[in-house]
Amino acid sequence: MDCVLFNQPSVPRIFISSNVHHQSFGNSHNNIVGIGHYRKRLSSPNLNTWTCRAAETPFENGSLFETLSAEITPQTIDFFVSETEGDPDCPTEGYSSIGEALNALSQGKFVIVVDDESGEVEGNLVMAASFVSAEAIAFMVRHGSGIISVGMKEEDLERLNLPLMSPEKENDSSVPSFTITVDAKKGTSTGVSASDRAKTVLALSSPTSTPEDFIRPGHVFPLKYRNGGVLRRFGHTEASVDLVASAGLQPVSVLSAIVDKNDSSIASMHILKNLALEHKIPIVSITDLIRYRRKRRSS
Ligand SMILES: O=C(CO)[C@H](O)[C@H](O)COP(=O)(O)O
Repeated sequence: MDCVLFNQPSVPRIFISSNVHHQSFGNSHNNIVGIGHYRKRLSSPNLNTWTCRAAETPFENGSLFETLSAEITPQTIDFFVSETEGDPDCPTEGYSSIGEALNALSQGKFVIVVDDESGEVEGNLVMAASFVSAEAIAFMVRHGSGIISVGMKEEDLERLNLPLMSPEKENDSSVPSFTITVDAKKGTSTGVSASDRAKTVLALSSPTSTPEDFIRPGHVFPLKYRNGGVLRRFGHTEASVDLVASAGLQPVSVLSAIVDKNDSSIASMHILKNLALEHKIPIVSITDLIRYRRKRRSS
């Protein structure tokens, strides 16, 4: 069966697809009412929607979703990560601790961030944007999709006058929020070389940059971080900015999806772990980061 019954008092009778990613769900008023999973959009445009479904028989009002009488509390905005899983600072087996990742990031090194082992895994190479170099971009291009993204907070995107590419999708958490693309104006040539892209990433990370410092369109893809980070959205964008900020650095990340060298498909867990081992890169899971952040928020 592709569904499980989410037996939670505030979210009655909602089925959630398995083999999927953690996510919270909202009612028709856009309030977050429950926690569950979603299938990541990948192979089909039809997957660009939540796979949270109501019971097979419609509710009395004929709606797909029942009207919820439960009180919406700030608690429900969080993803469900069991507190019975032990010490939130202890990594899931096979992963590095969040502490190790923060240590690497604060030294200008890479970490690999993995979204979910049970679903369609995607691992991203992540670094603090303020530490990027031409060598680091070359490494990301060698092992990644070739697309270099920069996770940025809303206030920085506004300061740099970088609007979303598809503003109509802003509230759709199942898709990343790309802004228009950019190249740094100063010191770049075509914008696509590793050295040009490093200059662009550095300019995006600088708190003193202004809109005039960039050419639009370009070869670097800023991504808008959703406020609340991984406690709000289970994405590499949010995880990368949360990690960099937790390392005490300017909250701007650089990230790229890791792919299989043979066919450029998304890298399997096996490939991600080998890459981590070969290059001594900490590999962390977003679920562990959620537990880490939740522990610190409540203490
Ligand atoms: O490829 C990527 C960056 O180049 C990222 O994996 C992706 O765009 C970020 O997506 P999300 O926040 O939805 O995990």
